[in-house]
Amino acid sequence: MAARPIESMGVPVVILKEGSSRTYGREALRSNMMAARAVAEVLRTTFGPKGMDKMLVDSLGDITITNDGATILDKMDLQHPAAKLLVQISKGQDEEVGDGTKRAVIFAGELLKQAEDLLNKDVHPTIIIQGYKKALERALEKINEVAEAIDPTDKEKLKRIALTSLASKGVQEAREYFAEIAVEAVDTIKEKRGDKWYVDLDYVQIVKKHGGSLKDTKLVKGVILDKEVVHPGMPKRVENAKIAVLDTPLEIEKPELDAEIRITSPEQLKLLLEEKEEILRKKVEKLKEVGANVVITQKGIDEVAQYYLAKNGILAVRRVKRSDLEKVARATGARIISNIEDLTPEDLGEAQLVEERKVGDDKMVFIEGAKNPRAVSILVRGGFERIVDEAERSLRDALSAVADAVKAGKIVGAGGAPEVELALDLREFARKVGGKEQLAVEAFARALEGVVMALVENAGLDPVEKLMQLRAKHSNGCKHCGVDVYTGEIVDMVEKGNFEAVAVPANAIKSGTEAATLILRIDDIVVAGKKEEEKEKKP
Ligand SMILES: Nc1ncnc2c1ncn2[C@@H]1O[C@H](COP(=O)(O)OP(=O)(O)O)[C@@H](O)[C@H]1O
Ligand SMILES: [Mg+2]
Repeated sequence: MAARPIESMGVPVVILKEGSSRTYGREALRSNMMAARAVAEVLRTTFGPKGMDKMLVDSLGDITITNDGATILDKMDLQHPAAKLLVQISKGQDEEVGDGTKRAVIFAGELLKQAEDLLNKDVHPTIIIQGYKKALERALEKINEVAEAIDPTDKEKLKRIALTSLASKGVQEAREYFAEIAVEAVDTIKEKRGDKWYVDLDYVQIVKKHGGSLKDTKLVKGVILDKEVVHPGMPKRVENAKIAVLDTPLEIEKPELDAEIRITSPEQLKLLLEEKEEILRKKVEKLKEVGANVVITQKGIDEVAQYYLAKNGILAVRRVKRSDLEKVARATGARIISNIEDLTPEDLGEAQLVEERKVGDDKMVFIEGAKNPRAVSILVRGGFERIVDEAERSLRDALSAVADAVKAGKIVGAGGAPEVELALDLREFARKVGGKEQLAVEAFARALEGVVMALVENAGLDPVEKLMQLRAKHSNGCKHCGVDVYTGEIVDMVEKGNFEAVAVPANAIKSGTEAATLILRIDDIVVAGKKEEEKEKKP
């Protein structure tokens, strides 16, 4: 629609540039709602353990096969502003809880579908927004109430959570094994502060190398550096390693300015070279003196220094990424040193073993059996690159799910259990709300059930029948009853061991509602016209 001039006493006033477009009111709202629902529709068939995967081909022909919600939306490169909004919501969910991205988007889609019906019944968007907000508040209270506490150190329970997260992923043959790795990784890096547990997943490093099979994936209690030992004369394996971690080079830095040194005789050149050698020799001497047998630096090591290090039996790795350097420091208890003269034995890190190993066609340095392994690494292997990529995404979801459970110490059942329980409660709550907002609260309850129906549909079961059965069970007090998508039965999911951290559904419900209300609030879309140069660039 073209920019609509506003008339003032017969004189049209144009406030937008030529080429801009504007859509108002209900038309704008409907356009946004349609786009957002279309996005949710895309993810719907991939939802749950029986969901399908998507194959995405980018403009260069690169293929990604994935079941990960955030990845699908990211690769689809959507155009519509409201669709992009949903993509952002899914990213937010991914960053905050790491799992449940599809659930958040599908729920937003369901809320908008319900809102459409209400709009048709002449309920104003503001009333719908208010109703949804009240429902959300109530739902979040309720979900925390129904959640069961678990012991964050109970590895068996944590493994169940990892398995639930991995249920929908394309790594089924290695599912048990991946679940164990995720639990062990989180268990190793978790920290207790006061009476609360903290997990910082930045300290789980994931290194990918294709080749081998998924079962060759390995957890290392320490760090893996995707680098080689710098000099062939150095040892490839050092036990009881004492590690110096440096962010300074072992080379003579070139002068910053255009300084000039005039050399007039061969003796002078020899002197200069000898001096350089002497400086480097002294640095290596110092490293040796404090007892270092491994050197890891963020910067370079020149040939002379390499030679001296090798001569002293020191294993060295150069040009390590800053983030990896910090992981080495954290895992081995080392202090990062900027000035070798200041180095003391206390600054060195410790590990049982530092070793260069061949992985596929490459060499990597493994730092294992660290003193205080507060950082871990996972080396992901698999037949080919696409499998390794999807394995990484699956592992990240599982790690997040386990971390969420450790942090909050609370779980709910899988298979739609919390959604149905909340819907039941909200219907009762709606009556207290009254007025037209009551309709919105009821709509919220239906939207929650809509998510469950997607899960059931994908399993090839009858959604209406299953929903009726679920409602009946929950009315009779089975708070954690959900659909087992493998058998089609309705069972107590917590009892059966199919559960997830409460943060996953809770946050999905929260971000889904935020997305839907954000879209409902928009009644005007103004799209700026393309700049002249951009227009010309287009063929
Ligand atoms: N064994 C199971 N039976 C039924 N539902 C399950 C089972 N395991 C996981 N789920 C459900 O699958 C859904 C998550 O599916 P998933 O494809 O991972 O989407 P998301 O991106 O939202 O995490 C959740 O609703 C969860 O309860
Ligand atoms: Mg998931």
